[in-house]
Amino acid sequence: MELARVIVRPVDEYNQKLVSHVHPANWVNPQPADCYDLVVIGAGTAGLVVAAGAAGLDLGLKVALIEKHLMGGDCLNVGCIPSKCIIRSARVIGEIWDAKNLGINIPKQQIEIDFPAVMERMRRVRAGISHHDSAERFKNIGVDVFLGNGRFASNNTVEVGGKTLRFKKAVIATGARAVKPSIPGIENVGYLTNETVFSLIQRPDKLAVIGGGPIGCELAQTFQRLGCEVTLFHRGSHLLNKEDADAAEIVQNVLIQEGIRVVLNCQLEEVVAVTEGKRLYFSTNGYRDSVTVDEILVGAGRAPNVEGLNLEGVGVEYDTRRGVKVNDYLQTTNPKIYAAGDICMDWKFTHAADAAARIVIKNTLFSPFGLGRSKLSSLIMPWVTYTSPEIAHVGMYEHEAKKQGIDVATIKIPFSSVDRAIADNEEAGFLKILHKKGSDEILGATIVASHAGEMISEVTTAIVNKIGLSKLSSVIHPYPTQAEAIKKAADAYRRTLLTANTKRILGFLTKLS
Ligand SMILES: Cc1cc2nc3c(=O)[nH]c(=O)nc-3n(C[C@H](O)[C@H](O)[C@H](O)COP(=O)(O)OP(=O)(O)OC[C@H]3O[C@@H](n4cnc5c(N)ncnc54)[C@H](O)[C@@H]3O)c2cc1C
Ligand SMILES: NC(=O)c1ccc[n+]([C@@H]2O[C@H](COP(=O)([O-])OP(=O)(O)OC[C@H]3O[C@@H](n4cnc5c(N)ncnc54)[C@H](O)[C@@H]3O)[C@@H](O)[C@H]2O)c1
Repeated sequence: MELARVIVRPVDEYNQKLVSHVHPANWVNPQPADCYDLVVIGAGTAGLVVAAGAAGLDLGLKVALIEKHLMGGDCLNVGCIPSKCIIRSARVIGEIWDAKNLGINIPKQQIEIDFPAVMERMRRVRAGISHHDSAERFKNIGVDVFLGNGRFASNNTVEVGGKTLRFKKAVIATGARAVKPSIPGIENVGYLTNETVFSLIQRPDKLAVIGGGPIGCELAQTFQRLGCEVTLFHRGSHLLNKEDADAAEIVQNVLIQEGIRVVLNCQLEEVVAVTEGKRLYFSTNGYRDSVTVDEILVGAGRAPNVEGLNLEGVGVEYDTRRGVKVNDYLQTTNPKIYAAGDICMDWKFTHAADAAARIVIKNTLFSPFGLGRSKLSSLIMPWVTYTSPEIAHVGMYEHEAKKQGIDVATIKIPFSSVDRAIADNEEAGFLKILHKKGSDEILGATIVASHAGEMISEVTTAIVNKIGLSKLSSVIHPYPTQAEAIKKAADAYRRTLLTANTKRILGFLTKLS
């Protein structure tokens, strides 16, 4: 059977290199083995990690990996990597805008933004790392790679490209896609999603972004900095409403200060084509208005790719909004079929898909009779929203701890009290650490800082290894660094231990010394 050709636009040398790695036009699907230990459907992060992890052990396991579009999935092709590349360029603009405060004056009109070059760099970087996820590399690891649409044919077989693969266990790792907005007229007028926005070669002068979650905020700020006039529409009363409210407020204020028109509590009523472009009619807080733009970018949540897999036929229960139903061991309602990544998890992150894939390897291959299985609920999950400043979070929020009946206390260190942040002119953020009341056990943390994502792993390591605030306060942090905020929080905890009694004892010791 002929392979469906995949084209990534623009068709330049970089995108051709990308496609030659992750969906090579001349790929010939192998002859299937008699029976696979694992058949994995979907070669995004979750599928790649399951397949490479199982085959790479060199135990002679037979593993098949099926991908219908681009290996590497969202992360490599239309998610983390392209977004972080253009965020890097946009950060430079943010720095230049801020330079006056540091004694360097570059007038805005003298900044020349070469949008096509920004996008070309992104395509070059993406193509440059795409060999990690290539069909050839996976074949060399010992994985049978099948390009084509995977579909369950029976309780122990999957069909792809006219071939039938028999399996002992199967893994659904088909990911998610952008939710289609139900706004009258928008389908006729057309819009961009994360699947198409990274193919732009010309900058839209005016851009509407729908959705104020991580995708909407990261990309609204990026495009505004790259010279677009951005209007950001959000249903909620503040942006990034899944994050700590104080953290989200800081980012929201920065976006507004940088010139983005943020429309909150909004209801988008209709989109129509006009000679000047695309007009969005909306209502917010009791009044109606409209905005005319060149392009619309939708980042309004994700829909799991559950369609066309014949899940009903193999007894795998799912929900079109939340995805495939799994238990804590990532097992679906068919005990031989597991799932990992965006298809079944609330944590829609690459590192979460990776961690889930490792659980699936353990539970499908190394837990005879269900012994020693790993649980999704045992993971401590950090995440980062890569706005400027970044918001990084790990563990519990206060409201979650309260819901579980845990008595908590919070220590907040503003970066205006951290010397390095002051020197860097980056005083706007904070570190919040949540710990058990009366104990130094850390339950969660939120950091708002320019490189919060680089800082959160220290707290994650502490939580995972049960290192309490007392021990953290004895860890020497180089001066001056922004990560000193963590030591300051630990020291602040230690000071709470100084009761009148301990002070009396300490005073007595000084007299004896
Ligand atoms: C714009 C954007 C930015 C992001 N930034 C970050 C970030 O900075 N950090 C972070 O951690 N996460 C980020 N994410 C989220 C991250 O990309 C996802 O969580 C991650 O890619 C999920 O991996 P996955 O393997 O579950 O799914 P996917 O990457 O979606 O892979 C699923 C694969 O399955 C294939 N497939 C589907 N159906 C079939 C079928 N029937 N047969 C064969 N193949 C099939 C698809 O083609 C796809 O390749 C971002 C996402 C977006 C959209
Ligand atoms: N840095 C990262 O790790 C990163 C970056 C981007 C995406 N992601 C992952 O991708 C997932 C999806 O991101 P997302 O931002 O699309 O989803 P999201 O669900 O987190 O946010 C979308 C927001 O859009 C709003 N919305 C929906 N429809 C709307 C409408 N018609 N008008 C106005 N507002 C509307 C919703 O209320 C919601 O708050 C995230 O949950 C995250 O896990 C991660």
